[in-house]
Amino acid sequence: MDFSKGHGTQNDFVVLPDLDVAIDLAPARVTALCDRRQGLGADGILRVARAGALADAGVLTEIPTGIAADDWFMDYRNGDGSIAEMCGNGVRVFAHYLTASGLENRREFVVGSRAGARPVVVHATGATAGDVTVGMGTVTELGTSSASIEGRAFTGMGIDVGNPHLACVEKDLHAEQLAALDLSIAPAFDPAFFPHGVNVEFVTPLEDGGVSMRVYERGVGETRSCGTGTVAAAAAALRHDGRSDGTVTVKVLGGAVQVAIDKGVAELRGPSVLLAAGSISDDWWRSLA
Ligand SMILES: N[C@@H](CCC[C@H](N)C(=O)O)C(=O)O
Repeated sequence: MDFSKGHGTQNDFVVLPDLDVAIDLAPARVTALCDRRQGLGADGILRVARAGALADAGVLTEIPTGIAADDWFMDYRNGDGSIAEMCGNGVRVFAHYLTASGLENRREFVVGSRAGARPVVVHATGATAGDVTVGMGTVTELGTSSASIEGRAFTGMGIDVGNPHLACVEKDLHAEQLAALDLSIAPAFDPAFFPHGVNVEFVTPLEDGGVSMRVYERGVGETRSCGTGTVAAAAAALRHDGRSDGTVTVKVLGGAVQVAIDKGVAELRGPSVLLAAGSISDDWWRSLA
């Protein structure tokens, strides 16, 4: 079973090309593969296939609106084996992988996700380094909710960018306080507001066109970046500043990305790195069944 390993601002993924959709991604296998001691180690898995092939194999019950059967589809799994609708860093790595591997010759094409079509522009696609812009679609504001860490409450804006986020921008949260937050355990949130769980971002106020962010991801834990989370963070920071549109540099533990929001529609531009390729032992994979 071939794999590549990549990351987008250190949000890392095992990429599994599976054009025939022959790989069984049962949750126990995903968790083992993503485990950093037992497996290859990653925040999530990106299965590479066409939308029609995934539907024919029963992985997708239906192809989401706006995606054609022969469009590429990012079948994303969180490290705990759960399925998420979207992954912004994942789409960049996915598009970079497709173009760097020669599976795709175009520089502008659609990547399907469970949240819908995500158009990409691949600005650069080296064997190792890539640079990709992703059309992230509509940013839907859900209202105010809160999260807490060690009894400290943070008020934030619920935001849907295909998957759910709570982006907490605090007036007095500066880089040092952000760095000191303990995200080794999951922040508490309101399950009535987020019945399917939530990704929680802690965000400094907008300053000189930029914010800093840390994130606790649903289905993973703290990660060094979350692309959809950076869009939610940018939207919440702009609102906190009395605006709805603008371009924001979002600094995360693993680097920085650019988010542009115009009339409620977002674009995300950032790097991708493909650092390894190889094969997974069939015996090991079978032993996980
Ligand atoms: N890291 C991703 C988001 C992955 C999905 C998320 N954990 C969820 O369950 O919604 C990103 O870059 O957007």
